Amino acid sequence: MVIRTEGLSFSFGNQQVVKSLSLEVPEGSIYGFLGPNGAGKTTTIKMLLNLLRAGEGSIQIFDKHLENNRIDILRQVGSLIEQPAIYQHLTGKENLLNRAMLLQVSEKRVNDMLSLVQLTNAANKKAGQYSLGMKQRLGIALALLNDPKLLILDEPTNGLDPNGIIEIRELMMRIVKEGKTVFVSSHLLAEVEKMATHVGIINHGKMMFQGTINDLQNISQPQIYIETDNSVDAANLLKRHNFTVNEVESESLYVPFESREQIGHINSLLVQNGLTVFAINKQRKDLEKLFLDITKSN
Ligand SMILES: Nc1ncnc2c1ncn2[C@@H]1O[C@H](COP(=O)(O)OP(=O)(O)OP(=O)(O)O)[C@@H](O)[C@H]1O
Repeated sequence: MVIRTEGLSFSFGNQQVVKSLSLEVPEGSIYGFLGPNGAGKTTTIKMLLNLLRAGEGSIQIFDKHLENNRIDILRQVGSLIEQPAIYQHLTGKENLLNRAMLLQVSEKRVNDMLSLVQLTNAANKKAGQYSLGMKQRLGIALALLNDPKLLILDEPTNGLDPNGIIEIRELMMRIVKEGKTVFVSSHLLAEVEKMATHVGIINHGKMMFQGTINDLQNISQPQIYIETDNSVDAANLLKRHNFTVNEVESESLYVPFESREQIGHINSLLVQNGLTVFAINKQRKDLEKLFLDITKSN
């Protein structure tokens, strides 16, 4: 595991905002760290970067304890929290060259990073004139300069327009292809679903789900959505024929999906019994709904 925490907790005064968190971030993953505003994501990230000292529990990064190997570990971690530290009056490239000098990194690496974040054409433009998305990408380029094995990004798509979001998503995928691991926080489920390989969902500082993106989608069994002119009659009819009916609403009902044939069977059954079927189709709960379900149940 690139990151492993056990029993990680943190309190601001007497408000416990991170509660016994066990993170497991595999090498080469894009780990989406999801949770609503105030769930404790930034606090957790600050502990991972040693910007806040963990109240309780342990943090291992690259299989070493952070407490005893801070410098060694953090040298191999790039991060972007909140606003990137950019000099507005310098060009994008000058910002990178400045940092490169401090890190003793070559100009070639600066050019490579400009190309990776697709800022080569805007390299000589003042960073103050960059769009929000370009600034974020410059921030990511700065974080990648010293070739870290792990990149930690706190809500990098916050405030970006759809194009900016797509650019950041594609950038993360390119970064992972270079053999790095990306840990990225977000409150946008639909967004994380498109790029993450692994997901951890927290609410009120507690881990509610952790696994692969497929594990998460498998939790949500597909259902058959049925819209008829009388959902109560339809539900009763289906129950009499040994179907499980999950939810009955005024105009629709849901049955757990088993096969395509089952959809055909239900359709004929309803029609043969005088009901009008307006719609019948297989539906997978989207991540947004699933997330709400998990959040509500805890
Ligand atoms: N410096 C602080 N002092 C006191 N309470 C704080 C401080 N920073 C954060 N908190 C509280 O800790 C809780 C967790 O905040 P945190 O910023 O970690 O959440 P988050 O999941 O990152 O949310 P967001 O997406 O809004 O940034 C919140 O209730 C917040 O009000």
